[in-house]
Amino acid sequence: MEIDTIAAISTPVGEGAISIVRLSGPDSIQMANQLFKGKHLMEAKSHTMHYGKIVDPTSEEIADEVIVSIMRAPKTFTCEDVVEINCHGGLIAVQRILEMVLEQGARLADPGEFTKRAFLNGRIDLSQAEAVMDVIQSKTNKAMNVALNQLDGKLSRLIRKLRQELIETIAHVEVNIDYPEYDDVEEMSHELMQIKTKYVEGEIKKLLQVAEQGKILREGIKTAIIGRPNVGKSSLMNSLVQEERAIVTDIPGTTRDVIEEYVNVRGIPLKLIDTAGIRETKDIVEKIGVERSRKMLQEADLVLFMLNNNEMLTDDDRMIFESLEQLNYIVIINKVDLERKIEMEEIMKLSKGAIISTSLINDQGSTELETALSTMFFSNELSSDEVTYVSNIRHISLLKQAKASLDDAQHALALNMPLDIVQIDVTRTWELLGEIIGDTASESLIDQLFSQFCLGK
Ligand SMILES: Nc1nc2c(c(=O)[nH]1)N(C=O)[C@@H](CNc1ccc(C(=O)N[C@@H](CCC(=O)O)C(=O)O)cc1)CN2
Ligand SMILES: Nc1nc2c(ncn2[C@@H]2O[C@H](COP(=O)(O)OP(=O)(O)OP(=O)(O)O)[C@@H](O)[C@H]2O)c(=O)[nH]1
Ligand SMILES: [K+]
Ligand SMILES: [Mg+2]
Repeated sequence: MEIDTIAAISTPVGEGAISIVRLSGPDSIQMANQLFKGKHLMEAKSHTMHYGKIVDPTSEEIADEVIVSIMRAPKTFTCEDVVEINCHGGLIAVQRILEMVLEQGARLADPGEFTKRAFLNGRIDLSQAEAVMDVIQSKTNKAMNVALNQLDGKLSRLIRKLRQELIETIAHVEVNIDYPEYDDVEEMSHELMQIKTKYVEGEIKKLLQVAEQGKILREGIKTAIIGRPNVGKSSLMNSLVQEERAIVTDIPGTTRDVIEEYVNVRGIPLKLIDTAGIRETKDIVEKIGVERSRKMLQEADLVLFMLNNNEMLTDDDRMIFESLEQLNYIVIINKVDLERKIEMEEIMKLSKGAIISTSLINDQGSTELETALSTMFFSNELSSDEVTYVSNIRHISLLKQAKASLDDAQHALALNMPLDIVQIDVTRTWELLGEIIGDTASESLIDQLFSQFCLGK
């Protein structure tokens, strides 16, 4: 297959100091050389940078003053010849240079195509390629660490090890089938399969257990702010996101619909959800809002249940306490600047969660709330250095399937089924694990995965 030369703008579109047009493929150096006034690039050593100008070869007009990086195959991002033209930031220069490169015969890269080439040329496997995207999309330091670990091949190494364990048992069974006269091999195979499938299943279970944590790192902890109308839920939302995101008025029932916003509280990613105040109402629109609030309450990873210090507890409040029974929650007593009317003793009895006092109009209590949040999150936290996290939905789904097929294998072993039958499940597990790192992934899957990348990556 003929490999062509691709090009794209690899920096975000907009005003900035520098923008980069990246080329990869066998003709990239020659194409850049056609446009470059400066040192002759064909002779340039690998991994060198050159100052000069990009000049339109027909009009001889100067497009920009640039620095060009030359990186020769195979030790490059794509394992192909790579050229990076560092031009001035802004829209015009970089667009014009890209057009000139395309006129030289380069093809505009598909989204993710540079990374895809790194994968197809064997520099990284599929889970590492996916990690490249995770690095770009990481919103917190923690998520970034997880992605960097995966980029470094941590998950891949573990998956390879597990596949190796499985292949050993498969090999044993093969010997068995080919040389049925060796009875002892048969016995060994049976025992070995039991041991190995159990071991691999245990490892997969561990990965799945921490996967939930990984999902939280990526998507944020779904945190619903719940409470009766007018207690100050939207005020809390605005205080945490530090902008006037939700409408705040002194009219009960102001928030009618669910409002979502991402925030980062001391490194913990929260997906904050402001909801309509929960109360019995005849207003049709508000009623729908209240129903949504109840739904959000059930779906949340964490509930911030807000009460008004200046009012006595109501049956609505007590009902909310009941529905919190199975959930993680923090109780927030707001408006402590006003006279205390709420029954604190009763709250202490009702609440299993932390209780925080705030006065949002005076900016009071947010530090305590942040502390409570981080205590909660880090108390059952696993450090990303020791544990291999899986945060990718595709990987989680494959791990679950792999676990199910190991269950089948063990079931068959328990029933003393013939080993060549058990082997079908073991082989299937081996294939499923292979899909994570791309060893047994189909071409259409690979195309689909890379197409989710951003342009120029
Ligand atoms: N200018 C620039 N900066 C960049 C990138 C880039 O492509 N260009 N990257 C794009 O994501 C990231 C760096 N990632 C990279 C990963 C691998 C290789 C690479 O050349 N690997 C070779 C050689 C390694 C070596 O010299 O030891 C290899 O693994 O064989 C380059 C960049 C972030 N910064
Ligand atoms: N005194 C006092 N007033 C507050 C405090 N926090 C919020 N308020 C006021 O309480 C009123 C209601 O605040 P919101 O944030 O709209 O309350 P909400 O719970 O979102 O109300 P709904 O969306 O209607 O359910 C507004 O007038 C706020 O300014 C506080 O700590 N002390
Ligand atoms: K209100
Ligand atoms: Mg509101």
